[in-house]
Amino acid sequence: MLVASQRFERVNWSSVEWDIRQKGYSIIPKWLTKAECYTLRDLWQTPDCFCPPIEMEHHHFGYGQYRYFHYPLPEFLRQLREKMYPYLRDMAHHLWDTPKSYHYPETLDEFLDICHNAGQNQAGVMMLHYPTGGYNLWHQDRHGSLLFPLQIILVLSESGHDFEGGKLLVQEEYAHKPPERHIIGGNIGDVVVLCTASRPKHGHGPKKSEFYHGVSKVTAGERYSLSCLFHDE
Ligand SMILES: O=C(O)CCC(=O)C(=O)O
Ligand SMILES: [Fe+2]
Repeated sequence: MLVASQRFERVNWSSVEWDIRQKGYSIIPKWLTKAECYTLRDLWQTPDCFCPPIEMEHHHFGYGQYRYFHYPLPEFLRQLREKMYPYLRDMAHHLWDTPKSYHYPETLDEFLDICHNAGQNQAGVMMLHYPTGGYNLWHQDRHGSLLFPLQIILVLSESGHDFEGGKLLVQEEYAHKPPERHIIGGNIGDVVVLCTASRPKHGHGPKKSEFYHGVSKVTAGERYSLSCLFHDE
């Protein structure tokens, strides 16, 4: 499995940026083939790739299991993360209107070096498995002080075939307003790009909202997903 550059060139990045500006997330539909998703999903059976599993229930995060990959990442994921980064970096600078002096470095490796020097050494890439009844409570994937403001989620199971329910959800919180919730959903092969912790707001009112995501209960079957952060934790 290779992550050819054409795959990135085919994406309409300005429309992804537009979506994120409008609602905090964007879906790149069917970016991976089903076969690729099942190949990635099967990594779950290779415990050597992962750090010890985390039972979400034990931490009151939901119900299901997630496993951080350790370095070196499987080659496909290494390339995916490295090649996706420059697109998201440009987008982050536009969306958050970042002055040049605060720009993220040009390459992912440079940014990860900064994370590692700050003691954030855990690869920010994990796989999640929700059995029937599994769910993921509202959260933000920020555990250290350094964070990259956009993350991606790859849906690796087919809705309506492998599982029912299990919808990716987002919630935004503004000062003095009730939270707003949206159902993203997402199906096998889709890549969801979303704000990691805050969504930039333009125009009048607050300049940003707090942004959370979660997954509704899997009502039948099982669902796998892959979470790719661009900071290490
Ligand atoms: O399973 C999902 O779709 C979302 C999992 C998650 O929380 C993440 O990818 O950060
Ligand atoms: Fe998450």
